[in-house]
Amino acid sequence: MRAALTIERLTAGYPRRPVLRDLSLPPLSAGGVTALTGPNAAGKSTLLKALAGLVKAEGRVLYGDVDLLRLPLAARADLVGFMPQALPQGVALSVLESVVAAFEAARPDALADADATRRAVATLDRLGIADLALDGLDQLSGGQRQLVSLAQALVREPRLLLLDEPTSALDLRHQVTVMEAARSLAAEGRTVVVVLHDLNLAARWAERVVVLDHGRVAANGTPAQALTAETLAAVWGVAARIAPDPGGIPHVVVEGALDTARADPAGAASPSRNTTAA
Ligand SMILES: Nc1ncnc2c1ncn2[C@@H]1O[C@H](COP(=O)(O)OP(=O)(O)OP(=O)(O)O)[C@@H](O)[C@H]1O
Repeated sequence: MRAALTIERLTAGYPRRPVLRDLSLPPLSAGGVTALTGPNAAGKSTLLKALAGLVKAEGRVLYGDVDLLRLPLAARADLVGFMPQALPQGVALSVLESVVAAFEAARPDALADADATRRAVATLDRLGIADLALDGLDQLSGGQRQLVSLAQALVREPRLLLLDEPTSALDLRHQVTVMEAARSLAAEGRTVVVVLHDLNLAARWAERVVVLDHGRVAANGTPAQALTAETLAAVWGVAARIAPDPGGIPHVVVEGALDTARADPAGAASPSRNTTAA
C-alpha cells in the first residue's frame, strides 16, 4: 500500500493538559520525507505519539482510507513504527536482542527465531551498526543508543515511520546515515515523518516541512515555502537570513534573537547575538 497520511481536526494531549487542538494537515504523501519542526514544547512529540497511539487523541488520522485512531492497537502497531526521543535506561539486553524483541513484540506470531534474528541483523547493517550487535544497551554512547532505537523502529518495516529527533545526538556522518535511511525508506513507498530542530538538515533532506507552534500548524510546504525569515521571527523569535545554496536548497543563517521575540514577525527588531542554525 502506498498511501498518504491525512490529519483532520486532531485533538490530543495529556490528562488536564490538551496540547493539540483541532489540528489538520493536508495529505503527507508517501515517497518523501516530512520534517516536523518547531520550538520546544510546541507539541511535536505529542503529535507523533498521538499518531502512534501512545496518547489519547480525537479526530481523524487517515492512512489511505484507514482511520488509525479507530484501528485496534495491534493492527496500528503493525502499520506504524515510532522511534522515541530516548531509549529507556537499565534494560539488560544486547543490541541484537533488543531489536529482535522489538520485532517480536509487534508480531509475536510472525517468523521463527532465526528469521527474526536475520531481519534484526540486516536492520543493524543498514544503519552501519552491525558491529554493536553483541554490546549491552547500557554500554552504548548517546548516539549509538539513538541508532539502536531507530533500528528497533525500522525492524518491522512499518508503512508509516515516525522518528522523534533521530539525529539530535549524532555526529555529522551518522546524521547523513540516518537521513539517507529515512529517504530510502520513503522512496520504498513509506510515509516518513521526522522531528528535527536542525532546519538546515530539514531543508536538505525533507520534501515537506511542517512547523508547529503552540500546538498549531504555523507553516507547511516545501522547505522554501515553510522556512522563511518571517516564520523564523514569528515562531522562534529569531532574526534569520535564508539564502538558497547553489543547489537551490534554502540555507538558514540565524543572526540572533529578536529583542521583542515573536512580537515582530517582520524582523524589524535588532538581533542581539550571532548564531548559525545548527
Ligand atoms: N507526559 C506528559 N504529561 C503532561 N504534559 C506533557 C507530557 N509530555 C509533554 N507534556 C507537555 O506537552 C507540551 C508539548 O510537549 P511535546 O513533548 O509534545 O513538545 P515538543 O514540541 O516535542 O518539544 P521538544 O522540542 O522540547 O522536544 C509541553 O508543554 C509539555 O510540557
